Amino acid sequence: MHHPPPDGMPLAAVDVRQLRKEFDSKAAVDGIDLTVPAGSFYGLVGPNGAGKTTSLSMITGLLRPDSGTVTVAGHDVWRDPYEAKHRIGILPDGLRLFERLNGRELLRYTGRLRQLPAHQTEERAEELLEVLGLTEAAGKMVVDYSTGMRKKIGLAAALLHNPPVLFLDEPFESVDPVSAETIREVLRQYTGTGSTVIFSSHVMELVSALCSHVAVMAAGRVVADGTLDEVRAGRTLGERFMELVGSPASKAKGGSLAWLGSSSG
Ligand SMILES: Nc1ncnc2c1ncn2[C@@H]1O[C@H](COP(=O)(O)OP(=O)(O)OP(=O)(O)O)[C@@H](O)[C@H]1O
Repeated sequence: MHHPPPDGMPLAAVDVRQLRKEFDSKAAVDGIDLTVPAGSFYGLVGPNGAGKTTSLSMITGLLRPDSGTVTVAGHDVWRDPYEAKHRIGILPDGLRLFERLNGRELLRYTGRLRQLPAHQTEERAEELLEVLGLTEAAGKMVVDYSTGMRKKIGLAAALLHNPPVLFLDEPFESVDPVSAETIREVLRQYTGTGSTVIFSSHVMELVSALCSHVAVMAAGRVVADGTLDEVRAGRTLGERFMELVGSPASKAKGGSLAWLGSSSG
């Protein structure tokens, strides 16, 4: 599942050292280190509030870290943002799109931002729309898209300039099973040529099925990382996840919420 990087690409697609961010004097990301090998399909998992989105925002140059360094394809994201961002595609969580453009116009606009030749944008946009099942909706304004369609047009925009590294925050959320399989297929093809995908998810089965590497975050720290098999340590990823971050169900058994469900009185 792990493919070698293309020529000229450093072995680490993403290298994160001692990355840290505080909000209101509390560490949301508490000095994390991550090495994402080029060509890997890398899953970032962790409970709500673990710091995944904050980390991805800093890694992709959207949120300034308090300290630490990030390099993408050998370029420092904060010192050399132009070179680094050129090599990054992003599908952020809660994606904000230009609502009054239609799907096709959004891709044209993205192509111009990415400085692609117009004919290349046209060709790639039509292919992406087709593969993602959006051709029919291409003339419809994005404001009228469903949540799943927004994810898909966001993915098309992120892939348009064929970046070596793609970041996806919850790419499968609200996506129907058929579209999810399509997205998986597109991403497999993409990593199959040595490109790298880093994505966050809450769905352990999905991460297990797709990822070559995984990092588990909890309370702003990386509590386990490595190949899927190293992190699983002989169990399912779901079992290992519960072990690493603690199951809230066991807390509920302790007596709190005792009133819940006893509606007979
Ligand atoms: N802009 C902000 N201002 C203040 N606190 C923030 C801000 N963004 C994130 N936080 C806090 O940082 C911590 C990490 O949040 P983050 O969104 O990175 O977690 P997450 O792992 O992505 O969670 P989820 O799985 O729920 O999306 C949380 O405690 C959150 O409340």
